[in-house]
Amino acid sequence: MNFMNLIFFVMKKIGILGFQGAIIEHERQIKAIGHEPVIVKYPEQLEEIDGIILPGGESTTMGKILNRTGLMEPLRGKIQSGLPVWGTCAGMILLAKELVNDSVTHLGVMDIAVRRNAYGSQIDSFATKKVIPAVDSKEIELVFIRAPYITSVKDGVKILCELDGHIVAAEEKNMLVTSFHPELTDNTAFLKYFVSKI
Ligand SMILES: NC(=O)CC[C@H](N)C(=O)O
Repeated sequence: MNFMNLIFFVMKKIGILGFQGAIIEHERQIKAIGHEPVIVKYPEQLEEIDGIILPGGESTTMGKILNRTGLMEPLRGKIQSGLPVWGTCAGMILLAKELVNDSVTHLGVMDIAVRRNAYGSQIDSFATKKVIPAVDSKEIELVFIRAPYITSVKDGVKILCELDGHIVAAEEKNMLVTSFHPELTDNTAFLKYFVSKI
């Protein structure tokens, strides 16, 4: 960190939805760039965070737990009133207003249509590299695990990355989504991009 960054560095409290999935991986990256992770399980915790990550995992399970714990409504309300949120993989599914191959939606706040398990069962995990200009000028490793992709977006959604004609990263106002898992690599560029929006 250079001197100017040190002067202007403000530590942020970054929540991670803490029920299931890639929680410790996000926690590790948040600490690595000098911010404070908060594992969120209760509605009151939404008051103390500057942004929240919805991790990869299993979206149906996370949706059920969000409902059972009473976190679904307050989390939706916070996001709708501007809380910065980044959904990775299952997190993208939780945020989508439409799931093209599922009748149930969850938070349903982002104007994207998403296909779950879009890469099928045979090649359901793979990694590739790509430059995402809005995020970093260098190549980023993209890790896909039983990943969804976005099949269509409405006005107001900015596409950040496409792979083989499918949308795998996008943003709309305070909401950012990725099909892939930057937290499973050593590259913190995507996390820094999210923090820059807080
Ligand atoms: N790595 C992931 O988050 C996979 C998402 C999972 N396939 C789901 O539908 O929830």
